Amino acid sequence: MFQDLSFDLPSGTALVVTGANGIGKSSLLRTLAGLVALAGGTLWLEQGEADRSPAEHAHYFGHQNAVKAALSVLENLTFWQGFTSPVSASVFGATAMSPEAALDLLGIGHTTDLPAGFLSAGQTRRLALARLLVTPRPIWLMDEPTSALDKASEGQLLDLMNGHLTAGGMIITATHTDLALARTKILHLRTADPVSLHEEDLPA
Ligand SMILES: Nc1ncnc2c1ncn2[C@@H]1O[C@H](COP(=O)(O)OP(=O)(O)OP(=O)(O)O)[C@@H](O)[C@H]1O
Repeated sequence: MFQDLSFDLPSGTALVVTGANGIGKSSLLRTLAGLVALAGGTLWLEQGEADRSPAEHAHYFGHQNAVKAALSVLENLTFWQGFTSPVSASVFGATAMSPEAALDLLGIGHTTDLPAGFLSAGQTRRLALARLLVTPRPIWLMDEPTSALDKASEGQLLDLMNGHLTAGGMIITATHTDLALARTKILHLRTADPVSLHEEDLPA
C-alpha cells in the first residue's frame, strides 16, 4: 500500500522510479498499467482519448517478455500489433512502424521466421521491445528495461526512449541503471513511519 504518493509528468519527460529492493517500484508500474486496481486516489491523464483509461494509453514493458516460443518472431509481433490498439494524444506525434521495420531496427530482422523460442535472452528482450514501436501509445511503463541487454543494445534502447520523449511521449521506468534520458524527473520511494514518498527533480 502506498501513502502520500503524488507526482505529475509533463509530456516529453521520463519519470525514473528509484528505491530499495521490495519498496514497490514494480507494484507502482503494474498499478499504472491497470494490472492492479487502484485502492484509492486518482490517476489523471490530460489530453488523451477521453473514453479510454490512462492504462489504455500505456505500453507495459515488464520483467516478463510475453513472447510465445512456438510462434515465429514475426507472428509474435504481428499478434501484439493486432492486440494493442493505437492511442493518440494531442501532444504525441509518433507513428506506427511495421513489424518488419521494427525487427530490423532492433537488429533481429534476420530472425523473422524463426520460432521465438530459438532467440537468446537479449534477442527476446528486443522482440518484446519491438511491441512498443508497432503500436503508438503515449506512455511507456518500463520495468528494468535494460535487463538482459548488452551495452550496444542498451545504447539503442536509450535512443528509442529518447525518441519517444522527443515525439511528446512519457516514460515511467523503474531502473537501477543510470539512463541518460533527455528530460528526467525522479520519484524516490522510501519507507518511513508511515511509508512516505517524495518526488524531486534530478540534479543537473
Ligand atoms: N503478487 C504479489 N503478491 C503479494 N505480494 C507481492 C506481490 N508482488 C509483490 N509483492 C510484494 O510487494 C512488495 C513490493 O514489491 P515490488 O516487486 O513492487 O518491489 P520493487 O521495488 O520493484 O523491488 P525490486 O527492486 O526488488 O524489483 C514486496 O514486499 C513484495 O514482496
